[in-house]
Amino acid sequence: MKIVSATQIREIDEYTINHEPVTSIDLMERAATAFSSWFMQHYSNIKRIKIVCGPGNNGGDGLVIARILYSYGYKVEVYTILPTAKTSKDFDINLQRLSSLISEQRITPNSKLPQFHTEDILIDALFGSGLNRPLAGLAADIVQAMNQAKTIIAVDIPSGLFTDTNNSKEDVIIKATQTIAFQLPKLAFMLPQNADFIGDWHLVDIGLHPTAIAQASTNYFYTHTRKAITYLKKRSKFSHKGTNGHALLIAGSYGMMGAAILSARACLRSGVGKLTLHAPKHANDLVQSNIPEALFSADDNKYLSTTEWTEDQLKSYSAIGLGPGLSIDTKILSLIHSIIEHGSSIPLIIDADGINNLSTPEGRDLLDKLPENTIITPHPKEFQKLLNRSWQNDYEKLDLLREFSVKYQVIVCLKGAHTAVALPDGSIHFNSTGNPGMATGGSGDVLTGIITALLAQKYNPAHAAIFGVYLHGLAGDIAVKEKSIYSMVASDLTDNLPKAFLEITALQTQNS
Ligand SMILES: NC(=O)C1=CN([C@@H]2O[C@H](COP(=O)(O)OP(=O)(O)OC[C@H]3O[C@@H](n4cnc5c(N)ncnc54)[C@H](O)[C@@H]3O)[C@@H](O)[C@H]2O)[C@@H](O)CC1
Ligand SMILES: Nc1ncnc2c1ncn2[C@@H]1O[C@H](COP(=O)(O)OP(=O)(O)O)[C@@H](O)[C@H]1O
Ligand SMILES: [K+]
Repeated sequence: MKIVSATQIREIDEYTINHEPVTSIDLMERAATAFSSWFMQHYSNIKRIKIVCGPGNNGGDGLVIARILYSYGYKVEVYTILPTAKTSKDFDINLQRLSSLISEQRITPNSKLPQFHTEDILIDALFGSGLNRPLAGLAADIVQAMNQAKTIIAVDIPSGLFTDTNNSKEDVIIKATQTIAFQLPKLAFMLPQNADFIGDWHLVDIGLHPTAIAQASTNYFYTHTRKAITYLKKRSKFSHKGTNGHALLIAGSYGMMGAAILSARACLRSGVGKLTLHAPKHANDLVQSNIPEALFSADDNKYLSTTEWTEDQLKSYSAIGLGPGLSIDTKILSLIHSIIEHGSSIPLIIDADGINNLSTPEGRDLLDKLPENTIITPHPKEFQKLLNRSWQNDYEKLDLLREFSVKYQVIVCLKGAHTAVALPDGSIHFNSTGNPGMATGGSGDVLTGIITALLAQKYNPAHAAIFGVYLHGLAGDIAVKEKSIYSMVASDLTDNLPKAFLEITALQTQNS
């Protein structure tokens, strides 16, 4: 699913109006109806609501929502906030349509500000994607007053928040409990810095013209379920372990074998034909008893010491995963060097201490040599170290992410809520699955195992990264229903991979 800019949203709206064709007032009616259906499903037991409408089309939506909710028996109070006399045409028409049912409370710069209370349920239809400057004056005052309420449902986007550019820390913005956006997600929704404003967000379809969406060019995508399920490869009846790939996982060290085991178990649960775990020899019994399905390749030392791999040793592997539970030790750079040299055609994913080693001055010299489409999976701190710099805000972080991925022609999965997968072509794909229960030690190791398995099965690296991240989050979303965000541990993700695969295959069947 595309994530488009505020300008493109306007263009898509216009194209829909001209080519469907549908009048703009009817498109507004459709948008407000979609919002209201969602609202009535989720707030069926409350009766009194306050709707705050601005002067443009977001405000127009609010006026239609007021009319619809009134017709369903809600007690509706409507505030129209008019910083100037200028209003949009569709606002005017809908104010007229509402006037016989409800009288609005009009607030201009000379009016006394309304008071809102903690228990009020507010609908925020002040400004939408047409916002072109930070809120000030009356608009800012009203938002501050509205933020007293505990429950605010934003129409399309919280008022005061820009759709696709940075707000400064001082900007006054609605703190919504929920945001109901029209059809396409906004870039602002993907960024941690905006979490307090957006709350939980949901999309409602308003029938925008598919051609207009197809024609909009963008670097940003949202991996929604409909797309993600297309990535899962069908398995042939005649497949055997030889056709499903042989993964080599180089992971673990003295005191950190848990990471290796988590990664190996996830790899095996993600469809790999065979797995060899290369780890310190002391872990042999642990690995053999905990993961009987894995082959064990022993390293002579407590920490990784086998740094030289020959072409002959590597040639039987169809993917290599490297990093979980290693250590920051220059030997790891020699290892990466050796793999690049002798196994450059084998798909590679580098995580955790593998990335930390690339962040050293000598490691950075290796970045240029990473084979094209190597996958790295840093969390933000690891990414900062890798860049050797920080960022001012999340938009800058995305620019740095894209630059890095394009410059080194590698795939970067920047982990977190809505993990961003940056591809060498400059595109960034945000994930739709996952939850805060996954913010627990070892979740990242599980992801490495999953992606290694997909690479071994010859998923193209971009698909392995995007789909692996999706699958990992889906397993988390299934796990959380039973374990809660508080009690979840990384193994719960692996334990729920089978259900995640079942869910995806069922959806594939439904859609075929
Ligand atoms: N036909 C359409 O274009 C549709 C638009 N829809 C709604 O329309 C919204 C966009 O509407 P508009 O483009 O009218 O814009 P808004 O309603 O977001 O803003 C209204 C106007 O306020 C002014 N403004 C911007 N920033 C301001 C600020 N900081 N202080 C004071 N005034 C400011 C601008 O001149 C802007 O045109 C969407 O978010 C969505 O809710 C939906 O009804 C779907 C259909
Ligand atoms: N709030 C969250 N919402 C969704 N996913 C999350 C959240 N927090 C963490 N995750 C996911 O959990 C994983 C954590 O990985 P990482 O930080 O490397 O942990 P570790 O090193 O302990 O394994 C990542 O895949 C990340 O995307
Ligand atoms: K709004």
